[in-house]
Formats: sequence, C-alpha cells, structure tokens
Amino acid sequence: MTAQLNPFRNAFRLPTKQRINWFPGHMNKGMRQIQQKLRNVDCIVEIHDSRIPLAGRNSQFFDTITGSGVKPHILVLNKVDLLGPKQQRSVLQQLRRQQPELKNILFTNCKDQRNHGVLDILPLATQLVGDSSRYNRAQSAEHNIMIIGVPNVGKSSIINVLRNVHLKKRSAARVGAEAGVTRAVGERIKIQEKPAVYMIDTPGILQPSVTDDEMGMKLALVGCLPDHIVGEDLIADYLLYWLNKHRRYEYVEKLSLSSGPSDNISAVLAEYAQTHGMFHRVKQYDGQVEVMTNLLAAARKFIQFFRTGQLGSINLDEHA
Ligand SMILES: Nc1nc2c(ncn2[C@@H]2O[C@H](COP(=O)(O)OP(=O)(O)OP(=O)(O)O)[C@@H](O)[C@H]2O)c(=O)[nH]1
Repeated sequence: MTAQLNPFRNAFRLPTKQRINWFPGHMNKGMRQIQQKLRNVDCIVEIHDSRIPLAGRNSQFFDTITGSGVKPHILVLNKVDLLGPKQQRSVLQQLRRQQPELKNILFTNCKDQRNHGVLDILPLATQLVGDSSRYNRAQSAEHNIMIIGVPNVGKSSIINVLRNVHLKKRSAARVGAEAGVTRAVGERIKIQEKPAVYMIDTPGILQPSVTDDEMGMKLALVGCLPDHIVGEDLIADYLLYWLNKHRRYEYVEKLSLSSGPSDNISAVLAEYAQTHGMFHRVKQYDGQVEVMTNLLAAARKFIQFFRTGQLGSINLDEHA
C-alpha cells in the first residue's frame, strides 16, 4: 500500500447518545473485597494487556486501591504473543519514558508452551518481598501475592500456569474468553510449596469513570469488557479509525476490499459481507423476506482479525 496523506478522521468521539456502563456493580464490590484482603498481602502483581500498555492502567487508581505505592509492585504485560517482539521493545521504551517510576516490568505469554516470562514472576516477587524493609516477610513461612488488573487480561491464566508448573496441579482459577469471568476475590491459591507462596485472584476492575472515549474504546477492542456493552458496530468503527490513523492498511488485503482504504465502516463491512457470503433474511412489515448483508457478522469478523493478531502486531497506545 502506498503511503498517502491521511484522508481520514483525526479524532474519535462516541455518538452523543451512547451511554456505556463501564463500571458494573460487581466491580465496586470487588474493589472493597480487595481492600479488605490487603493487610496480609506482600506483593501486588498488576496484570495488563500488552497491546494497551497505558490505556486503562490508571496507576493512581490502582495505587489507591492496593497501596502498591508502598507494597512491592510488578507490572506484567500479558498476551505478548499478540504484540510481537519489535513492538515489545518499543512498549518498554515508551513505558520507561512515560512512567519512569515503574521499575519491575515483565512481558508474558500464557499460550506459549514455554510460558514465556510467566516463570519470572515468582523469583522477582520473592526478591522484592525480601528487599522490602516495610514488609519484610522474606523469612516468614509464607508469602501472599495479590493479582490485580482490568478484566480479561489473563490474571487467572497466569495463576493456573504457575500452579501447574510449580505444583503440577490442575487449574484452580476460572478462565474464559469473555470479560468478567472472575466475579469476586477468591480464596488463596497455593502455587509453590517451600517457601509456601499463595496467590489471590481478583475480579477485573476498571476505573469507576472512563471519561476518555478513546481509552474506553481501546479497552473494548482488546476485550476488557463484553462486546455487547459497547456494541460490535462501534468497536469495529474504532478499529477502522485507529488503523487508518496509524496508516496500518493490512486490513485492506485481509478484508479483500477492492477500492483500498476507507473511513466508512458501513461500506467496509458491507463489501466484506458481500464478498464472503454473509447475509441474513429480514422479514419486512408486509411479510416479504428480504436478504440483506449481515453487517454485524462482518463487524465480529473484523474485530476477531485484530484480536487474533491477523492485522499485524499492534500497540494501540503508540502515537500516530
Ligand atoms: N493470546 C493470548 N491469550 C491469553 C493469554 N493469557 C490469557 N489469554 C486468554 O485471555 C482470556 C482471558 O483470560 P483470563 O485468565 O480469564 O483473564 P482474567 O484477567 O482472569 O479475566 P477476568 O476474570 O474477566 O478478569 C482467555 O480466553 C485466555 O485464554 C496470552 O498470553 N495470550
């Protein structure tokens, strides 16, 4: 695709009537439960999606909930298989520039047989707890590590990998492709025998108010909340906006678009649906049945291409 002056929108706004409930009741409850358990926690491991290293990670918010300003804290950027090694390096540089206070950053992949990076979490946590003067429980018989983060980033998956590897035990935390699988702070899950280390799984929590439209859309795009809350049509529109803005035109070939890049989501989805046989039958008022292109199915496919890395390695927080 030839480089060209970007003829597309340069800002994304939610439709004015769109009301999105970013913060359902169980998150409020989860937040209180997290705070109640904090006293016995030695280290906070914040898990986030590596494709949005900044969006949704309001560090002040998590600091307030978990006191991670005083407790040892590790930021784990998971799903690095969807980010790719080149982007990984630029994400690290970006974080070092923008959040120099973050000292302990790991990239992980739970889908990799070798559990890329996941096995570094425990040694680093143990070292940080040992070095911590305020919470010096290094000599104590057991450590408690609390896992926090926004929904669907792989918190439960990481606990399961660690438990399987260190204890050769079956999964203990529920994992699911939809956001919001873990609804409450669970019991401690043992992941190592000597010294005993426990992990506490917590429900995914977003900030109580997501005021930045783009931040909300990025969270939606990587699946941090169920698709129906924002709507697949809107998520697909944001994806198209982002790709054009960053001149990432891989979608043109992937969606077999004959006329090149476009900023019109309806036209893009209609063409994809037509060329890929996506139709549905709609009954009209007069009883006639009309065959129409299935734009929703096309939107779902477009989003799925992004989520499975088929539109290339993407850091949604990179500057245009
Ligand atoms: N590609 C990829 N997918 C992953 C990885 N880790 C977890 N997943 C998938 O991400 C989805 C969410 O994983 P969970 O472990 O349930 O995430 P969670 O943060 O506990 O989710 P909530 O309970 O909703 O807060 C599941 O479909 C996992 O299979 C990873 O490293 N790479």
